This record gives sequence, C-alpha cells and structure tokens, in this order.
Amino acid sequence: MSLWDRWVDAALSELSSKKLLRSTRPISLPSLTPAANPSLEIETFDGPGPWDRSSVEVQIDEPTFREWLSELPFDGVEGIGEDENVGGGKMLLFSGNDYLGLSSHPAVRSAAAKAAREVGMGPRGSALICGYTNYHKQLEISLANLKKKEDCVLCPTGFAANLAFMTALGSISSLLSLRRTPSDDERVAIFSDALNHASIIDGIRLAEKQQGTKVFVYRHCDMAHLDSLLYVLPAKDDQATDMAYPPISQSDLIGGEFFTKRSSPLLLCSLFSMDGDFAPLPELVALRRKHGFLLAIDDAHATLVCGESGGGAAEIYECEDEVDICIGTLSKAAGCNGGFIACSNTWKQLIQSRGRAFIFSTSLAVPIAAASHAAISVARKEKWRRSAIWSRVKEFNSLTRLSITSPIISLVIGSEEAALRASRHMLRSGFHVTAIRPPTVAPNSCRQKKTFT
Ligand SMILES: Cc1ncc(COP(=O)(O)O)c(C=O)c1O
Repeated sequence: MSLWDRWVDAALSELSSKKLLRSTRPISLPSLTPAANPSLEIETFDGPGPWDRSSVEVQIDEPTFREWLSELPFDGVEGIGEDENVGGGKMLLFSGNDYLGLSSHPAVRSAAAKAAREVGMGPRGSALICGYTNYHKQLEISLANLKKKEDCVLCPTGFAANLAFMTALGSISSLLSLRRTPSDDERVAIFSDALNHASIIDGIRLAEKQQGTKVFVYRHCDMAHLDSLLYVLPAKDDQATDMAYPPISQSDLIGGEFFTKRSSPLLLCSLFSMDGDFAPLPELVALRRKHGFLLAIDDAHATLVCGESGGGAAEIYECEDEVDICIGTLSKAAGCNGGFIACSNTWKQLIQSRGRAFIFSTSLAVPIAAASHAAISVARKEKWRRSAIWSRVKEFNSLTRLSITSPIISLVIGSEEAALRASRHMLRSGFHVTAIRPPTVAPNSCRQKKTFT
C-alpha cells in the first residue's frame, strides 16, 4: 500500500467519523439500451460510411460569414464589397475535437435516441441525490476498464472532473490536520506543467484556497527542472528513501510529515491541447519511481485516440499501472459530453465526498451516458478509425516536412493580427479554422490550431 493510499484511507476514516462519507446508489431505469444492457448489440463497421461526413461538414449562413470576415483583418486584396457574394455555405471543420468522428456514428445516435425514447433525460438531480442510474454505472465500468483502473467517477464535463479531483486532493491535509489550518510542512506539494489546461490551473487555484497545498510549476515538459524542484523539498524521512514507501504512523498524519518529496502529486496533460505535443511519460514514470509522487494525468485528447485499444497516452508507453489517476472528457474523441476520473475505489469515495464540482452538479443526462457508452464500445472495436487518424499525421509530415506528433497541429504564427489574417484566408477557402490568441496562448505565440478528425 502506498503512502498516498494510506493518506486517502485516513482521510476517509476521518470523513466517516464525521459522518461525511458519501456514495452513489443507482436508480434502476428500464434497460432497453446497450448502455444499460451490455448484451444488446452495438453496430460497428469495417470502414467509413456516409455518416462520417456529417461530423466534419458544417453550414454557415452568409450573414454570419460576412460578419465573421468583417471582424478579421485583411491586407487589401481581400476586401468585401457590399454586393459581393462572400460564400458561406458548407465548410470543412478543422477545429473540432471529434477525432474519430463518433458524434455522428449510427450506434451513438441510436443509443442516444433509444435512451431518450425510453426514459427521457433521466432523473434531474446530482449523482448523490437522484441523478445516478444504471446507465451511469455502466458507463463508469466501461471507462474504468478502458483505463485499467478499479473504478471511475463521472462529472458533468472534463473541466469539472479536474476541479472535483483537485478539491478532493486539497481536502486531504485539512482533514488530516484535524481542523487546524495545516502548517507549511503539512501541506501537499503539487507539481504542475507550465502549459497545463485551464481546468487544471483553476483546480489548483481552488485547492490552494483550501490552504492545504503549495504549488510548484515546472517549465513545459522540462524533466530536469521538475527533478530539481522535487529535490528542493525537505525530505524529512531521508533514511527511508530506499524503501518502496515509508511506514505511516499517526504522527506522520498529524504531526508534520506531509511536506516531504513523497507527498507530492504531479498533474499534467498527457497530450497538450495547444501545442499538440505529448508529455514525456517514460521519463515521468522514472521520476515517479525515484520520488514516489502520485501521478495524475489529464488524458482528454489522448483517450480513444492513442494506444491499440484507445486506452490513451499511458497505453502507448505501457505504463497504465504507473498512472494513479486518469482524468478525461467524453466531449472529444467520444463525440459526446461529460468528464470522468478513473481511479481506485478509495479515491472514488474521497472524490464523491469532497469533490465539489461532482457533488453540487446535476449528473449527465441519460441519453448522453448511453451514447458515451456506445461510443467507447465502437472506438474499441473500430480500430481502423485510430489507424486512419495516425496515417493522416504521417501523411501530413511527409507532405509538409514538418514533424507533428499528434492529430493536433499547432502552427505558431506570432502576432494576433497575423493569426487572424491566416484564419481569414482559411475561412474564405472553405476551412473552419479559428485563430488561437490571448488569453488562451501568450500574445506573441498566436497560432492556427488544426485538428485531424
Ligand atoms: C486538456 C483538457 N482538459 C480538459 C478539458 C475540458 O473538457 P470539457 O470540454 O469536457 O470540459 C479540455 C478541453 O476542453 C482539455 O483540452
């Protein structure tokens, strides 16, 4: 049992003694959809069908298109005259995150439609009150299997999943310092990549407000910097550093052993949404073995896209066992909506009892849970979808001689004006690509972000 497992156990005992431990009890709805009845077939195909077009083809009407163009700078050549037909109409989406095109898959549509017909949206309430059903449970099981974890917690969005995890994490030291504000050396040291997604950053800010954490930001993907930051933490248990994990005693929990290099969680995106680069997971795993931190990844862009069975970035590097917590979203390659945290049973209990973004939010509508479950099954079976997207990455590299490593292509252009001008050119050529600019990225690194879907 790791030190973190012991702390989570101790936090759960504390919650239990205060009668603050919460758990979900599913409401049983008629199980006529594949999400609730796994024996029902999910339709899959050996190659793309006409439905795949509808996930990338969108329609923009002319007034909207005209207004949009008028907000973008042009260099004289491209002025729009009052009477000029600017186009609009059909455009190809190069800006979405529906990497496998599952939002329009027949099995996903049918699961959502059947669930809506049978049960409507499902009980509207938070999961702890009445919003958790057999459909949600089924989805949690399939996500836990996909991520090779004991269990899973569903949240309304991926953003909420990061907030819920972080507040649960931030509650540990306050719970274990027994109502006192945790002293400096009782706080949990959180390590975060400089280019982490806004939801991780906001989650960390919330955790900081709970006064039980201290944050260290390391330079983007810079493992030497991370290693050096992990070393500057006071290691009070130096004689124990060769042990797999030092034994924990009551005085460890209460009396100031928190802020050691073993007590730090590390949070990062596995695939960074703005740069399209992967976190160096093998190096992180080596550092985890050296320092013993809790490794939590946000696998939002890699889930269903990476790995033989779509298990995400950790599956590529065969290090799923070394990832303690895997957070993700159902709004990208699953083509649906919602967030999740794949974790151990005990972490699930803690998140359900302390993760405010989980506790105080209405749970996913049942048709979304049913559709997401169908999307995961399809993505696991239709492996050709993953192969197709990775061959597009290879093709792009050989055509452009650029070396992108994922379906997210980030072309850094520089100034905001230049990025907007490039967007205008793409829009007029029929490609829906928007400029990414501050506050999403730094002022001088505005870019065109394109995604292969
Ligand atoms: C890395 C990352 N994490 C979390 C999220 C949030 O997911 P959701 O859209 O489901 O809230 C996103 C994108 O939206 C993301 O890119």
